[in-house]
Amino acid sequence: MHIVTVAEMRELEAQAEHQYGLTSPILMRHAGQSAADIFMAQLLPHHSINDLEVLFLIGPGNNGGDGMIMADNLARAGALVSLYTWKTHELTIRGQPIAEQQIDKELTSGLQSADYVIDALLGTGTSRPLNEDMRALLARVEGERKQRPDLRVVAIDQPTGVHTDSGEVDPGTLRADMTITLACPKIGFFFFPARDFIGELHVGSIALPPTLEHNLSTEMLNTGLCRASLPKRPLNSNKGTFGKVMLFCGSQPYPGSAYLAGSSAARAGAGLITLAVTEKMLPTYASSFHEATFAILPEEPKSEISRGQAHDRAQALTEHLPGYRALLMGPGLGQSPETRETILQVLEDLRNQPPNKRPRLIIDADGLNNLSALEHWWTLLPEGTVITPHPGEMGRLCDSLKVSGGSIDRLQLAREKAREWNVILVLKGACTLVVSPLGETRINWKANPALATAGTGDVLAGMIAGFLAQGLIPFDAASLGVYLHSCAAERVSSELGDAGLLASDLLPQIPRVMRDILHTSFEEGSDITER
Ligand SMILES: NC(=O)C1=CN([C@@H]2O[C@H](COP(=O)(O)OP(=O)(O)OC[C@H]3O[C@@H](n4cnc5c(N)ncnc54)[C@H](OP(=O)(O)O)[C@@H]3O)[C@@H](O)[C@H]2O)[C@@H](O)CC1
Ligand SMILES: Nc1ncnc2c1ncn2[C@@H]1O[C@H](COP(=O)(O)OP(=O)(O)O)[C@@H](O)[C@H]1O
Ligand SMILES: [K+]
Repeated sequence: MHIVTVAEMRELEAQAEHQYGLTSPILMRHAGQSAADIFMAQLLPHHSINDLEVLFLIGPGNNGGDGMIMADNLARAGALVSLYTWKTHELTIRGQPIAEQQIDKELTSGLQSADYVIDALLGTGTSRPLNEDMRALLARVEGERKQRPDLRVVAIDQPTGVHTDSGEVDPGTLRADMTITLACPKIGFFFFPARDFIGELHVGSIALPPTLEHNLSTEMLNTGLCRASLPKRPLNSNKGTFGKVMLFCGSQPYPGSAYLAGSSAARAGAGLITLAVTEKMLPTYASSFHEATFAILPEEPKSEISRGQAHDRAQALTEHLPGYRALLMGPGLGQSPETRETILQVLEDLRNQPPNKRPRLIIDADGLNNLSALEHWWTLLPEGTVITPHPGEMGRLCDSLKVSGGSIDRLQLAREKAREWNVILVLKGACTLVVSPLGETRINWKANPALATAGTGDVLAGMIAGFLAQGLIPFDAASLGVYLHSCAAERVSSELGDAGLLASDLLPQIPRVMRDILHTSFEEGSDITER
């Protein structure tokens, strides 16, 4: 499913008319019908469409037109529909126009008895800050919702006041419980503050032929997309079929990282996990991670950095690499000069191997922190490397730039840097971005504060390594890892709530979400996402 800017949406509409004769009224008829269908399918269990009170706020453009058609469909299905037309200040209740002098009073009582308010005031044609009287109207709805939290607000195409492209919001914007967006999700929804105003996101159809979307390069991560890249599990398989992962992760202060990343690579389906550790660290891992095998590295020197010793460590690691399809470097490694030197040596060894012989590389956490201290660090990476910075690490990689946790500027930065660094860049956070060097972009809708806890990044890095080992191309491995990681978190937080998730809670959920996406029915255009 593609994500669009306003300009791209307008171009799609123009091409629909030009190439297929799908005029605006035809598209709008589909839009209103589809919004009504989704609305009825999503009614709360204690609601029934018969006698449901629905108050529509109708704007002056096509967004209002969508609302009118949706209203007509709901009325025919049995709902008690009221329509308030903002520009002309007209009100009809169940098809009966209300006399001018009664409108204010009737609007108030309509609001008080409504089960749902439908925001069909403004959509992608919003061209300026909201008028004061539109803000006042939305504030009346908000005032009623404060009194009556069970009043639900559904936005058509987008909540009025959201800036469709930037994700900024007007101070008058009404937070939706659900947004039924039309044809494609809009780019601003994936950035803050807008993300907080969308509620559950549903995508309605306006019957655009899919071929019109072939020029779009930004996609939403969803079940359909990820199912297509999920590794196959043939009956006649063995552990070699699913690839070996080597992890150069963990150190004395941070032993958990290697365990979390290694376990998640295995949970993602990799055939064999090997941890490259020193003899001193071996008992720690051997006692907690029974399924892993180990590559023993020479101890880190206590005092001065020695290039020779770093070289020995790197050599001990790379000698083990033949036959491995993925190498994860970084989580928990620390930033000693000797570790940095070892990483550089390993990178040099990898660059010197033919691409089809070397493992796919993913670098996370301290792997990135070590690199960021070096000028032009990206020239040291082999082709096809995946990097997974959080905003702090991204800032360090960009010469101490301050990188936003959630606003739209991070998209532009991610695209610029994925191209400049020639990497598959996973910029983590709420609504994680996955960007290829060519600028192809996939964005995760799912935001979940339960994930904001130590070690969850190690799990993500391990999952991506696990998918690389199973032969996925790096862009797909990164995308699948990001999406399934957030699905696993959703499973945990549906039980525990928004706080208290342990990174290790994600591990047993990984196979379950893979099973779920294989078996859940999914139709393009009807993906339903939470929050
Ligand atoms: N076209 C199609 O084929 C399809 C379109 N679709 C639907 O149409 C929507 C886009 O429709 P749209 O372009 O008519 O824009 P829309 O958001 O309804 O508002 C424009 C009007 O609002 C006004 N206005 C602007 N800013 C304002 C403000 N701050 N405060 C007050 N007024 C303001 C502006 O007035 P003006 O600037 O001219 O004074 C103009 O009258 C889209 O979101 C989707 O729902 C779908 O059905 C699919 C098919
Ligand atoms: N609010 C949030 N919504 C969605 N995902 C989040 C949120 N906060 C953190 N995450 C995810 O949790 C992980 C945290 O990674 P990271 O910061 O590297 O943690 P660590 O290094 O402790 O393992 C990332 O995958 C990130 O996208
Ligand atoms: K709207």
